[in-house]
Amino acid sequence: MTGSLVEVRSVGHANGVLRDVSLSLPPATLAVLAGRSGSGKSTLCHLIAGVMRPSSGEVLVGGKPAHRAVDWATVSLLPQRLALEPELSVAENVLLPAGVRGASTDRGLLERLGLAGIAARPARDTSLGEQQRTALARALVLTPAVAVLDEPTAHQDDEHVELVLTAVRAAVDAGSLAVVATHDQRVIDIADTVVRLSSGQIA
Ligand SMILES: Nc1ncnc2c1ncn2[C@@H]1O[C@H](COP(=O)(O)OP(=O)(O)OP(=O)(O)O)[C@@H](O)[C@H]1O
Repeated sequence: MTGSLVEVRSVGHANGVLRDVSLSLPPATLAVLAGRSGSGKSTLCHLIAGVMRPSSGEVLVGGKPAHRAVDWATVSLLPQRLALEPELSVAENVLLPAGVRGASTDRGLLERLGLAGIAARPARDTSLGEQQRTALARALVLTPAVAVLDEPTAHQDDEHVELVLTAVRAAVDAGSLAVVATHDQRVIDIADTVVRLSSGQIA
């Protein structure tokens, strides 16, 4: 499809975890991957983020295989298990992708995600919700072409869900394609497009 940024073409994975999944997503879009637990959302996230390769079919980002897009300015990932560096501070974790690239960064992101007051604290000494917002800020800090966000509201209370949704919408307004796996209706309600997965297939 013309203008698409992410192309998933006839993808199958791990003996039926995903089966013949095809979709096409344009830039500057908030795309939700919805579906029950075990429907394949995280697996599809990992394939789009390029941390796994599909068993069959192909996943393209900007016309190139997703697993070749190693730069977090192209594709970033908020994994379900967060994968922070526990000894580094909140701010250092957020700035990791920027430090590697030497790019300019958006420090206001810490403020907007309610992390400014704990910016200097080691990530290991923060709450699970704070750690998740830290990993979200790390995924958004370079305003990537594609931000893959796996359950970004899973550990947030209502007030912090609002901060998360505002940050994701701001990234989309700045041009990012946000691919968000969730079963949180509050996220589904603000999506531009919703892809429903059921037993590894598009429903
Ligand atoms: N490599 C694998 N080999 C076999 N089965 C797998 C593999 N990876 C995941 N699965 C299974 O595939 C299904 C989909 O897993 P996935 O983590 O993608 O689901 P999900 O929709 O993200 O679920 P949740 O909402 O609980 O995170 C699950 O039943 C899981 O146990």
